[in-house]
Amino acid sequence: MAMLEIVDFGKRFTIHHLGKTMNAIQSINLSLEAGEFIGIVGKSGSGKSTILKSIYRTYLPDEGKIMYDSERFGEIDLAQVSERQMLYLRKYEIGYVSQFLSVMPRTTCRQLVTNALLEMGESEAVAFEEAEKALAHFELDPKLWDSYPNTFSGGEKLRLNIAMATVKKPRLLLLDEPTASLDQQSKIKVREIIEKLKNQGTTLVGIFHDIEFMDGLCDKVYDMQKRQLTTTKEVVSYES
Ligand SMILES: Nc1ncnc2c1ncn2[C@@H]1O[C@H](COP(=O)(O)OP(=O)(O)OP(=O)(O)O)[C@@H](O)[C@H]1O
Repeated sequence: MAMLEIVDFGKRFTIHHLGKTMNAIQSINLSLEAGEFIGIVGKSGSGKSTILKSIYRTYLPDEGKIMYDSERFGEIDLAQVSERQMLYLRKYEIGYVSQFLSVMPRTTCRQLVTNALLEMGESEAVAFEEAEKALAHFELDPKLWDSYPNTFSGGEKLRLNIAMATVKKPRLLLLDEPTASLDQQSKIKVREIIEKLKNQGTTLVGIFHDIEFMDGLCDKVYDMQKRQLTTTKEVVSYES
């Protein structure tokens, strides 16, 4: 089977204070083979993040299936798996990067990246070394390594977020605008890591506002308006 197959997916939200239920998205069908990178494009509010959050099960899907080919559990529907299975998948198989850093308080930047590796079963020596390599790659100033990230700038938080997710070399990586507040140099660093992971077989789904960043990186682009797969070239000409 495909690594990920989204079938007739839909999500509603209940706005309690208005006593209303609203359809966020409906009728999403999307399939990715192992090692593929699909970018999602569409206007603001079209439901791009909702798709990623539903794959990661931050949101529970209301309609359809999200079939994932797990190394540990085989073919499973992420809309149906238990919380326990989902915790396992988040730890070992599925990574998620958003613009927002949400981490354990009073944990240093270095500890956060090291812990990501330790919880996957790496030895302390390897975890420590790989964590330093990742922090250096994303050009986080060594002076920050032993500080708490609550005082980091937006771009520093984002680079730490990406380091924590990518150091684990997940099978499936979900990227929700991982380059949003980054300068060109940092964007290139993110691109290098994505290329490296892709070469190592990671399957990726990403949202980027910067379509040029996706060109040559994504294998296909899912267009929320057309509800179909297309190429970055077509999207660039369609947007301009
Ligand atoms: N937790 C939530 N509660 C209520 N409504 C929500 C929630 N999350 C998303 N929505 C709504 O679902 C719709 C899709 O939101 P989503 O964040 O997925 O869009 P998006 O395409 O990622 O937008 P953007 O490009 O602006 O980030 C929006 O109308 C949004 O208001």
